[in-house]
Amino acid sequence: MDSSLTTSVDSLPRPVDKDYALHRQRIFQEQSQKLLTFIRDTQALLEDLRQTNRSRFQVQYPQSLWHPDPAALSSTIGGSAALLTASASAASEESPRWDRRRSLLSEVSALDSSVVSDVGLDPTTPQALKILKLDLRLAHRASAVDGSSLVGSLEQGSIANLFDEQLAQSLAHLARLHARVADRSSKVLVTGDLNAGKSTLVNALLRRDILPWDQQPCTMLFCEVLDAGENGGQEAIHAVWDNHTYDPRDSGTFVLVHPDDLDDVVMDNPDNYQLLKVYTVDGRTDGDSLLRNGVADLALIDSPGLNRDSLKTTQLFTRQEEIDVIVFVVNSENHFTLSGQEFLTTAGKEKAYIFIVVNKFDSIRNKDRCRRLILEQIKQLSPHTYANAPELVHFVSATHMYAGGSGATGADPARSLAPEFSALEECLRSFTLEKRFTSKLAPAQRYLLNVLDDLLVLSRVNHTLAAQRVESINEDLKTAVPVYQSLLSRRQSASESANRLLDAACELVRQVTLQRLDAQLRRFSARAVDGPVLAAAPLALGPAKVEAVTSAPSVSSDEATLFATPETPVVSPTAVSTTVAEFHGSTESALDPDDLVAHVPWPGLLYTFHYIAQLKAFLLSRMEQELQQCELFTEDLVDRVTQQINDLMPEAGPRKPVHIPWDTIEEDLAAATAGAANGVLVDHHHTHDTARPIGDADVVATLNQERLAAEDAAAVGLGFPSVSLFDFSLSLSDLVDLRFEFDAAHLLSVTGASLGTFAMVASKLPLLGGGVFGPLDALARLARVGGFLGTFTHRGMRYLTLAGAALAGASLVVYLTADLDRTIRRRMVERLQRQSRTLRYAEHQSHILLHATHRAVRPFVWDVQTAYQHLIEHEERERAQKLEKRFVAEESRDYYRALIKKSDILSRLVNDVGLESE
Ligand SMILES: Nc1nc2c(ncn2[C@@H]2O[C@H](COP(=O)(O)OP(=O)(O)OP(=O)(O)O)[C@@H](O)[C@H]2O)c(=O)[nH]1
Repeated sequence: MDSSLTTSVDSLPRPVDKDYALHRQRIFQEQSQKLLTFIRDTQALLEDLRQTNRSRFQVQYPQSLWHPDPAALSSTIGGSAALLTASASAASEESPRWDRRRSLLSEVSALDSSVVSDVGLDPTTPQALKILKLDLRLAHRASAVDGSSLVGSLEQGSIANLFDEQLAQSLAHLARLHARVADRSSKVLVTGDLNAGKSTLVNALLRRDILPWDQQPCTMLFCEVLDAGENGGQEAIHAVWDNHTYDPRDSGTFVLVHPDDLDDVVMDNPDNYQLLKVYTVDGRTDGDSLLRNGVADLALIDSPGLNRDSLKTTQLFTRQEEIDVIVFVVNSENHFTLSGQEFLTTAGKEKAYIFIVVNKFDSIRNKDRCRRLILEQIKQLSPHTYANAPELVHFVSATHMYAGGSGATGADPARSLAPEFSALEECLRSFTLEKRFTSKLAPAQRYLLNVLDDLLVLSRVNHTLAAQRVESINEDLKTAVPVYQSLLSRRQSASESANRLLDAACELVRQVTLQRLDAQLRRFSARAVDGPVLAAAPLALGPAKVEAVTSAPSVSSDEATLFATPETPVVSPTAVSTTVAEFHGSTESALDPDDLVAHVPWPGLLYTFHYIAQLKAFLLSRMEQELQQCELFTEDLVDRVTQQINDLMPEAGPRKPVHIPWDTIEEDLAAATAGAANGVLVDHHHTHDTARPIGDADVVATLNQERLAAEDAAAVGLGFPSVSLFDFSLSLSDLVDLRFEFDAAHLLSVTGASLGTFAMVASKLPLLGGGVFGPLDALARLARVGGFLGTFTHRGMRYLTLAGAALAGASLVVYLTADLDRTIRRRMVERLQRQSRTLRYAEHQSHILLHATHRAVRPFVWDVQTAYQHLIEHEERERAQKLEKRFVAEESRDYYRALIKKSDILSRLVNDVGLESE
């Protein structure tokens, strides 16, 4: 117990002086007001903690609080044991309580440094919570395990709930204390062993033989004796079932007992009453009365003797806040019974003051020995009471309160009290008058200090844990930052690499397609004139071109290897010729695939137009095959590029299937570009597939319209001409114009200058034997020849002319027959090249393959970016959660830091109330 609550022996007994009592009463009022304020402040702290525990952060309740092992405490708190030990030893001359309190204060003042370890609990005085400890019976009523292990096994939520319960109980208790401190009356509970003489003692103190007494145990219920003034001045006996609802002005809350029936009710308690209220008038005047002395009211409560049955009930009764003083009556003949010992041990923790009255001392022969033995027992049971034995321990005889006399049945002013009894009365008066405020306020003060100490311990532990949490989260965040940064940079480099691979692949496909198609056209030119060329050079998309693409600064060495591998599909002449051979249904593979002469033999003059059609089909098929090679190249490249990009994924995994949208790419492109060209619609129904139609007649029929559309589209970058759009068939006039333009000199040298006119005429003649002229065309030409001949009037001249014409015609036929196939080939190839340029065929095909490549590869780039994005978002979520947790931990830390300060300040103020000060 706090030394501030002890009473010096010299100060008691003090003569009762009315003025002095009034003076003390005023002090009492002041102290009461202070305590009432502090009770409310403490209630506010607990309410706030309760709300915090419910809605902000749950209180942490480490095992060390339940099982105060010094090692566990110091390890839990991580405190500086040396600092605290020094602080404790410096204060060792003071009372243990002050020792600890000073240590706490020094720690709290060190709080400003924010060093958690400096506010650790004192390991030399391990503390368990006194008031705010968890009531584990609520959590595990039937458990046989000890508290610490049970606390360890509880969920945090359960602990928080139990703590909430405990706070609720404490708040309720504080509310009762508040009411109690505000109340002016004091209650004295007289308890003790069976038949110890409790009832006899109460009667002696009242100087009236009110309560029944007997040689055998007779008191079966609590009997509270109050001044009749509390009942409107009327003496009466109220039997009460429930003390909480009892109201002396409400007859419904009690049963009136006739004085003649008092003995029966007290001894048998047939109706199981909780309490008897006995309103009586003290046998003495107000000034001497214990019940009513003009300053404070007092009630004496006689209780059933302690035994196994009544012990719990009495302990419960003792805990009532209204009980200010306990008078424990011991039968000097029996000393302390087990029940008595247990009661004293328990009650000593609850109440500030316990009087011990050793009764029936008259019947003891060796009084000194008895006194010594009983004091020894008291020393063990209640050290505080022993320390204040002169005022708190009294050896008396209730039946011999008067000096030299025997039992008392009433006041007898003429007789003087026995010294022992007089001392007992004086001490009791001092308690109820002199020390009334301490007897009344001390329990409140004691409880407040205990609660505030618990708050200090709890808030310090929680502050430390929260600070440790903040530290640990900070550490986590520190290590998370590099991971996050590295993810960001990995994402960037992977994304860049993937995009570079995509771009490089697209560019390569574009260039390869352009070059192959152009090269094909150029080869046609050469073959059209020169005939077969053995060992034709492969298309120039080999290493030189690949190197040009991959040596761009943006392509990494890894990517370069992609394109520089030997598998780069450089299409070999053999492969091409095989394809051409398949086209002709021949197994011959030694031919130059572009040898027009070999693959499309000249069938003779009469089959000129058949030849043209065959040639056209062959040229188109070769272009088609070349395009197929480009597609094969694209597929192979896409396969390897997507594999490379898949390898850039943050976590290795199988590559998903590759899809090149051959079937829809043209339509998609047309739709996309048409949309991009503000609704310019190009009606292309042609479907691009790997087996394209060759020289389709239907398509040719719509040639002009489509070509116009294609050219228009090409002009705005929208057209996607296919091979089928080419129309480069030759007409007769084309052939003649061709001969005239290019071979006029040669023709003249054959027919002679005199036949120049015939040459001119012949140049206008229709060709014979073809059967392929349009009839109208032939007629028109014959008519023109007839008209021309009609201009010669001289007969001889006519013959000459006719002979010359015949000769010239024969020469012309020979000439034409000799070179016509070559001319047609050249002309066809030129037409093909011109149309290809007009339609920008190669550009558009390369454009299509580029887009197909892009569409096929792009999802893999996205996958890489998305995979990294997911990782980054996961990391960001984790970081956000940690930041949130840190925020809560910081809030918690700051909250408990503030609570430590508030609790400590309040605790000091409560402690400084100075109940013993004058
Ligand atoms: N010799 C002697 N006898 C006493 C003294 N005080 C009480 N007695 C007797 O002890 C017996 C019991 O007294 P009670 O007052 O009934 O004792 P109690 O403690 O109230 O009994 P319960 O409440 O029934 O446990 C009675 O016969 C009393 O006369 C005393 O001081 N000296």
